Amino acid sequence: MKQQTDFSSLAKSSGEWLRGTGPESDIVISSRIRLARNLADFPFIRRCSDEDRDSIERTVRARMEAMEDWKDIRYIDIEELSEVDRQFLVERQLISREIADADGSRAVAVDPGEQYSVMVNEEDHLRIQVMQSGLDLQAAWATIDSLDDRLEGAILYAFHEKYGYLTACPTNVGTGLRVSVMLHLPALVITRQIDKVFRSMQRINVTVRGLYGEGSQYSGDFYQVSNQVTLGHSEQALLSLVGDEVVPQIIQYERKARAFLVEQNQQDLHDDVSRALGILHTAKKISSEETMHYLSKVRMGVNLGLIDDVQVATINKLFIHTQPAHLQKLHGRVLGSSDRNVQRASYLQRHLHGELGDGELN
Ligand SMILES: Nc1ncnc2c1ncn2[C@@H]1O[C@H](COP(=O)(O)OP(=O)(O)OP(=O)(O)O)[C@@H](O)[C@H]1O
Repeated sequence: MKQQTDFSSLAKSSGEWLRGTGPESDIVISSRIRLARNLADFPFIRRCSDEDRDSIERTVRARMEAMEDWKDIRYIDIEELSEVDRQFLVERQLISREIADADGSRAVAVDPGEQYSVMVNEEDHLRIQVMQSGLDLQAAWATIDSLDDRLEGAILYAFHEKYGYLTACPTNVGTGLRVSVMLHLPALVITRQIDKVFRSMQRINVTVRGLYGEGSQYSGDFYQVSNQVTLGHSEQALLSLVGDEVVPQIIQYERKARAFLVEQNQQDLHDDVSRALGILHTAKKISSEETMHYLSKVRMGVNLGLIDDVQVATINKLFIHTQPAHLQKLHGRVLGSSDRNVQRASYLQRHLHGELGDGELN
């Protein structure tokens, strides 16, 4: 069995994307930009031999480590990690499910604030991502653009004069850019308007995905919206499509739905969020799905001023620390599902108790 890796400095925090600050942070959890890049001297991943993958990984690592400002970056060999550790990095959105489950040489470089990570040997040789709390795509763009320039100074990218950056999947050719914004939309779910809103998105080339990206379930009322294609569009056009057109409109719909719920049903709503907090505060066993469901209600209750004394940052932290791998890392040992449900309930109680004291639901 593989040894557990020491991620204690990460396990105690929530990372940049769950900081709970930044513009529109009552609805927008985080902004993310990712760039797909490939090394000019190697075939795309699907055509790579094991030796090619090893060689890409070694080359990238050596070039990164030689970079001036790379000192604080943690370079993690994913192949060496236990299953719990890989799942832990997936839960923190630092690596994808695909790279966690893949075979062969693969790695991720992460900065201490977890604002950016660079996956090596995912679908493309490099997947660079930057996260920013709240709706702030321009800040995320400034960071990733500078990081990309620095990497391009050290690594020869596959680039075509006419088509732009060459990528494994044709939908990424051009800028290699995906702009995605993670939204918390409980009121649109409660008022059953969410499907209608998202159907209208499909007509304008915007994709809607669940909390863990492509193929993942919608969970805890979290949805991420992102651009579907990039070829033929500039970086600024894509940032503007998602950040200036689509997301502000969804925010407006969610705000209207929240206002409607408060106006029409204040008592029912107050009852619903207070019960959710009550369950989280007192349950003796609880699954992660139930936890997400109730935390989502509490998060909305806090943002609507129906619950005092709980900080959004605490709720964000609970969202991530109650995920299966986080619970196991915080515990320092592997736990089965039933044990996790007990430990999760106890973790929630300790942390909400710290915030609330006894019986301070208002
Ligand atoms: N704004 C965001 N904040 C936090 N995490 C995000 C955000 N947007 C996307 N993610 C996470 O990043 C991971 C990767 O996202 P996703 O699978 O949608 O696509 P991708 O890796 O960018 O691209 P592709 O589908 O082209 O391979 C997922 O776990 C997803 O939840």
